[in-house]
Amino acid sequence: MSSTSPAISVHDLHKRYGGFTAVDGVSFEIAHGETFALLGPNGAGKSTTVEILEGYRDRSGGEVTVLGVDPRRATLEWKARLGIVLQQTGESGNVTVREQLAHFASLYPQPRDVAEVIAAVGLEEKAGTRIKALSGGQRRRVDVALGIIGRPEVLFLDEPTTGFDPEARRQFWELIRSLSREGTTIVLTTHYLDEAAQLSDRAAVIAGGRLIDMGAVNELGPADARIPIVRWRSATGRHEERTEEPAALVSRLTAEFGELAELEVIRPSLEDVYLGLVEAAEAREEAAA
Ligand SMILES: Nc1ncnc2c1ncn2[C@@H]1O[C@H](COP(=O)(O)OP(=O)(O)OP(=O)(O)O)[C@@H](O)[C@H]1O
Repeated sequence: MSSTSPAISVHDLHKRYGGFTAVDGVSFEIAHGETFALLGPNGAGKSTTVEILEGYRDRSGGEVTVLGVDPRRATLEWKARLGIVLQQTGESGNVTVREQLAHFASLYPQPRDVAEVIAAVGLEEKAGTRIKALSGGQRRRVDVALGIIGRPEVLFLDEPTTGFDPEARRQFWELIRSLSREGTTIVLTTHYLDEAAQLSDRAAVIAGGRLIDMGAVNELGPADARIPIVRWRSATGRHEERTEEPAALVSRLTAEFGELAELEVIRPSLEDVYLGLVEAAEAREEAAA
C-alpha cells in the first residue's frame, strides 16, 4: 500500500444491534502517522466503531479499510501490524510483567525490546511482580505495554489512561508522542479532553452514532465558540467580554483603570468547545424527536 493512501478509511459505517442503531453513517479517513481522537459522550458509538476497525466486531453497512485491508478479511499478518489497548483491562494473570511481555513479544515478527517497553510505561520496579498483584493503574500500564510490544503501525487506544495518576498520565503522553514521532498512526478514544488536545492532530466528535464535527483539534466547533474571553474585576464588580483581540482590550482596560484585579484571558479549551457541540447536537435530537 502506498503511504499516500490513508492508513484508515471509513465510509458510511453503520452498526445495528437488533433494532438499535449504534453507528449511523460515519465517514472519516486517517493519514499514516496521524494521531486521531474519537470523542463523544457515553454510548456515542466510539468503541463500536473502533472495534469494527480492529476486526473484533462486524458491521451492518459501509466500507472500512485499515492498512488497506477490510477488517472482515483479517489475517494474522494484518493483525500483527496493529496494536490494541481495549477499554476493559483484561490482564490479571499469575505471570510477572516481564514474563507476560516476553510471551507477547515472541508472537510478533519485529517486537520491541521488553525492558525498553517496561521502562516506557514506568513499570521497571514492578517488572518481576505478578500482574494480579498490581494496582489498577499499573495493570492499565501493562495493557498499554502489550499494545505497543509488537511495534504496531496502527495503535488503537480505547480510554488508555483511565485509572492513571496525573504523573503516569503525563508520562503516557510522552510515550505516545515518541511513538507518533516514529510514524505510528494512533487512534485514541478518551473522555479526557485535555489528553485529546495534547496528543491529537485531528479529532472527530460522535454523538448518537453520528459524526457531528471533525477537524484539527484547535479548529473544532463553530468559530465563535473559540473566541477568547477576558475577565477582570473592578470597583463595580466582575466583568467578562469575548473578543478576537484580547491584548487590545487588556491594554485599553489597563490604560483606563490601571492594574486590574483578577485579570485573565481564557482561550476556550477543547472541553468547552466539545461540550458546546454535544449540547447543540442533543438539542437538535430532542427538537427532531
Ligand atoms: N453488544 C451490544 N448489544 C447491544 N447494544 C450494544 C452492544 N454494544 C454496544 N451497544 C450499544 O451501542 C451504543 C454505543 O456503544 P459504544 O460502546 O460504542 O459507545 P461508546 O461511545 O464507546 O461509549 P463509552 O464512552 O461509554 O465507552 C450504546 O448505546 C450501547 O448500549
